[in-house]
Amino acid sequence: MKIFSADQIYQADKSTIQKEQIKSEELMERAAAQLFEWLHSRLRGTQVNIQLFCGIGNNGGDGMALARMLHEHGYSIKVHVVNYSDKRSEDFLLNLERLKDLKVWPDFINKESDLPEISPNDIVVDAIFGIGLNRVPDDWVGKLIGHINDSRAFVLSVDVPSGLSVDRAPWNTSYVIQASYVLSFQLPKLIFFLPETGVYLNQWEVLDIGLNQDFIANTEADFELIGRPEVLPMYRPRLKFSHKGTYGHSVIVGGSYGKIGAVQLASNACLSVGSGLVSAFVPKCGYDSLQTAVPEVMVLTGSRDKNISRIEIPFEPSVVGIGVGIGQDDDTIDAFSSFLKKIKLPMVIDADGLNILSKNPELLKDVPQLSVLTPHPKELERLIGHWESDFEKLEKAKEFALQHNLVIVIKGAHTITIYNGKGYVNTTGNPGMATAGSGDVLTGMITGLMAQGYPSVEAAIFGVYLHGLAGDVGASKKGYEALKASILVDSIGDAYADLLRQPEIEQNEGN
Ligand SMILES: NC(=O)C1=CN([C@@H]2O[C@H](COP(=O)(O)OP(=O)(O)OC[C@H]3O[C@@H](n4cnc5c(N)ncnc54)[C@H](O)[C@@H]3O)[C@@H](O)[C@H]2O)[C@@H](O)CC1
Ligand SMILES: [K+]
Repeated sequence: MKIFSADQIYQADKSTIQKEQIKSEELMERAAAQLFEWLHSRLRGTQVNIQLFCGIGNNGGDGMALARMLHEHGYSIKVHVVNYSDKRSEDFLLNLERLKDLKVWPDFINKESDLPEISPNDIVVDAIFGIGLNRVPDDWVGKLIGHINDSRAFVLSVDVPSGLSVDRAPWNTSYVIQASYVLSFQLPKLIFFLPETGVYLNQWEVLDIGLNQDFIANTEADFELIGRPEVLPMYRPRLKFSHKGTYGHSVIVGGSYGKIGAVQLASNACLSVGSGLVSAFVPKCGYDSLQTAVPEVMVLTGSRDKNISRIEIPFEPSVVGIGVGIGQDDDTIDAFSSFLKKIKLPMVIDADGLNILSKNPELLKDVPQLSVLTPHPKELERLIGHWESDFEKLEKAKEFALQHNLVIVIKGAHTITIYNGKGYVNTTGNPGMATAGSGDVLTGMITGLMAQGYPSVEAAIFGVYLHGLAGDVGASKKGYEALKASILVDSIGDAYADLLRQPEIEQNEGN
């Protein structure tokens, strides 16, 4: 699903109004009807106090129209107009009048007003600001927002939590609504997925308000949300008349004394994702444990016992994944840099492989184009420098990826894969995956997918999705806390099965 900027959403809005020859108030009516249906289908007439806080723009207009519909269906409502400006939008005014026609009289909150009482049992509808927010809310509006947050009521935000801008970090973090649920129009917003702004909402859902599909299809978005529909077409089925050579020979290079487990996890994941053959290149101390732990993996060793000092692979690998547990000894750095000079195929670089690059930026020119870098935020910062906000982080990462023609996988709650000026936001995974070795598994998976012929960017997007799905499958059996990286590896098969399961309708048709 595409993720649009605020400008693009306004354009979609405009193009729908033009192409379908409808009025903007009709679009608002559609939006409000969807909001109403959502609430009504859950409340089914339950008598609970619904307090609607409406701004004076179109977000407030949505709230006003929703209030009318709730009132018409017998719900007990209280409508507050948060009167932060005298520039009221036309559609807001129209819906205010429609509400008054039903003899519902909102109270107007301004700078001087007392804060309304909100019980924890109330439902709050937050329609104060939408995507039009373009500066910090006034202090009194910020205080009202804080008051709503303190109420412990269920807060349903219309489109976005009020106080969040769609395209930048919040001006004042205490002037943002903490939404229990966000009902967002047509397309999800990038802020739902960034660590800095995603913390302001618990759950979100998109409501289809029928914005023009041609416009959406023909407009290039900077970000895309990656779910099952995006990932399924990337899947490369295994062929009947194939052999292990068809699916590539991966090599995982890494490990040092006490960190051989990283290579074990990565190479096991690489095999489990479907690489035909997997070899591991480790220091001598890793030989016995690797051969025992993962018998399917072939093991090559360097000349040293405790760290890698020279990397020599006696065959032409399909792909190399390098860096997990490798350490940063001087001779390891030398080995890494001379290996970079030899290798021409795109590779996967993780962990200390990335740290070595950060400390020796002159090596970047030797990294094969279309290689996949998988940094967590700290490793990314070392690589691209400090950022002030998540938005700046993404811009810098895009620039860096473009400059070196690389794929960058920014790991996090919603891992974002950056390539060629675009960001692909992952939707699978859970907090249980914040555990030792989880990243090593991802490195192995992306390497194994590239070995099978997935192009780098698809290997990254698909691998990140499948890795998260393996985490979700694993957590459904073990819970978050007990989810270990080895369980992620063991869950890769179930994750594939989950991804490839037939939709229920098709299954029934076959019966
Ligand atoms: N674009 C769409 O597809 C649709 C949008 N709709 C609604 O329209 C919303 C956008 O409406 P608006 O553009 O009117 O904007 P908002 O309702 O988000 O904001 C109201 C206005 O207040 C002003 N403003 C911004 N920051 C302020 C601040 N800190 N203090 C005081 N005033 C401030 C701006 O001029 C802004 O236009 C969406 O979020 C959505 O809820 C819906 O009606 C349905 C269709
Ligand atoms: K809102």
